[in-house]
Amino acid sequence: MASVGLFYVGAVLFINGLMLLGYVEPKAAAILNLFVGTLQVVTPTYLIFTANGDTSTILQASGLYLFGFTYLYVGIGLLAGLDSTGVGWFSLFVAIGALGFSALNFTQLANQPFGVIWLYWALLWTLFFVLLGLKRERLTRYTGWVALIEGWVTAAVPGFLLLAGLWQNRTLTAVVLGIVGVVMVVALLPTLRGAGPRHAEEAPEPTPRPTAPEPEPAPDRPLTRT
Ligand SMILES: NC(N)=O
Repeated sequence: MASVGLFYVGAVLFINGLMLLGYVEPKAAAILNLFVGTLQVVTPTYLIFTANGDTSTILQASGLYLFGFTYLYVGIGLLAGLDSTGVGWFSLFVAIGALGFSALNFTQLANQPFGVIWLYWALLWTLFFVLLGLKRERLTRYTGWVALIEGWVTAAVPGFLLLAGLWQNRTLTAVVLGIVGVVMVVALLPTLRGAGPRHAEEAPEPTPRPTAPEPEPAPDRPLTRT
C-alpha cells in the first residue's frame, strides 16, 4: 500500500521541482500537494491501525508522516500565501528524521536501496530548509532540479517497480542509486550560478527612455488680423 503513495510522491516532487524552476504557478502546484499530502497521511494511519502491533510495519509507516505533513504544509501555505519559514524549518526536522530512517534501513530493516533513497530525501529536505527556512534564494534552481530528478529516481520509478513486483532489493540497486545521486549533486552545481527561477532570468523589460516633454499647444490665435 505504501508503494501506491510512493508512486504519487513522484508526481508531487516533479511538479514542485517545476514550480521552483518557474514552469508551474505556485497556486496550481498547491492542489497536488494537498492530494498527495492527504494520501501520505491516510496511508500510514491505515497501516498503523491495521498493523496489530507489528513494530516493523509501524516503524516504516511512521516515516511517511514526515512527507505527508510537508506536502499539506506546502499546499496550504501556497494557497494562503503564508511565509515559507514554517515549512522551511519543519524541513530541517524532516531532514534529520530522514537520516535516522536511512540508518534504520541500512541496519534493522536490511534494505540497502531504501537506505540510500532516505539519504536522497535527507538531502532534498535540507535544501528545502536552506531555501525556505533561511531564504537562500540562490538555491532555487538547484533545489528545483534535485526535486524534479528525485521525483523520478526515488519515488515514481521505485514505486512503479514495487507495484509491478519488479523491484530488486539488492546491494547493486543501492550502489547504482548512490552513483546516480553523486552524479546528480555534482552535475547540478552549475545551476547555482543563476539568480533564481526561470522568470528571474528573463531579460528585464527595457526601461522607456525619457522623452522630451511635448511642447505646450500654442494658444488659439487668429491667423490673420481682421
Ligand atoms: N517519501 C517522500 N519523499 O515523500
